[in-house]
Amino acid sequence: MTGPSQPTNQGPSYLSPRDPASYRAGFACVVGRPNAGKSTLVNALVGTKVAITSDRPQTTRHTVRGIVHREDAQLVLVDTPGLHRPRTLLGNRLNDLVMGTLAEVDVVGFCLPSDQKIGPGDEFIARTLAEIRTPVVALATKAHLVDSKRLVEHLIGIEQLGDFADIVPVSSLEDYQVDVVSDVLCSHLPVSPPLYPEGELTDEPDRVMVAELVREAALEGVRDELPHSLAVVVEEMNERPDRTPEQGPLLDVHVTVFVERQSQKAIVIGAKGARLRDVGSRSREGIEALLGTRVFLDLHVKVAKDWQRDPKQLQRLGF
Ligand SMILES: Nc1nc2c(ncn2[C@@H]2O[C@H](COP(=O)(O)OP(=O)(O)OP(=O)(O)O)[C@@H](O)[C@H]2O)c(=O)[nH]1
Repeated sequence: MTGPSQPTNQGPSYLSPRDPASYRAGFACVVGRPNAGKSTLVNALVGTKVAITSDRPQTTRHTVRGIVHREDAQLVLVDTPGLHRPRTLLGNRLNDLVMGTLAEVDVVGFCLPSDQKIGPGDEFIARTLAEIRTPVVALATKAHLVDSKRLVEHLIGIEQLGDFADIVPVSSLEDYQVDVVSDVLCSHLPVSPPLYPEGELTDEPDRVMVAELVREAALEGVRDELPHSLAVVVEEMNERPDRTPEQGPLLDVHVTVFVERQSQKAIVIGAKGARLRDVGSRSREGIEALLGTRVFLDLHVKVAKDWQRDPKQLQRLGF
């Protein structure tokens, strides 16, 4: 969580790769339709919780990097918001971001959930990936959720979908073939010294992680249309002054949850504010665990009308 946020190619030898002549390092990007298992896979590869997962689609709005440190390679994973067809201005911006990322990385992992039939969303992504020169490894995610007959059917479907460098079935939660995915992705990286110091797991700023934790809590158990209408901004994070040593440090965190309509505000807040209190206490626990300090969380819900379509609002919300 701490340390330099820029990759460094020089400086002290954080790592002592066994054989510099064969040590590989580079970037991989994980794409796939919403809910395809991208974040879960990144977490499994890195071995710690870096991206936020939830049962709701499109929870990953920001590019989150996880870094896999191996004896023979360093794999910097860029988790994307999910490549999907642009519907709103926000969608367009996300897709620009995704396309830029795809062209820059060394290898792309394309997640296709085994428990779902290959559909128009996957075909759209496959066509997009066919336009870039980056090698693409197809990943049949959530393989343990289906029987072998269905898995074979799925693998055949994937083969017909595009020209992939490899196809690997994987179950991130069940720890099936996660190491194979790591091997295959690393095999596409260039020979290079490590790009980041050892021990660095993500260079995502704390604020973004905090916002994602609040967003995850605010989305829990609410209607399907709400995810698209919800943005979280961390307004301020300050250590409270004048704390005695007995009291210990306390971090004041001020967060605004933006929704598009008054009716959505009511959903987030709940009857007599009960739901918001619950969201607050759950996200506070997550933030305390993330930052390793006690936290006072000040949570507000505001209506920013049609923020998804308004460029000024988008800029303000950090997109
Ligand atoms: N059993 C099982 N469930 C999985 C596996 N991978 C993902 N899931 C579940 O599938 C759901 C979606 O996974 P995510 O990793 O959040 O999917 P995502 O592609 O990052 O989703 P977005 O951020 O919405 O684009 C979550 O409820 C996960 O727990 C797996 O290997 N096995």
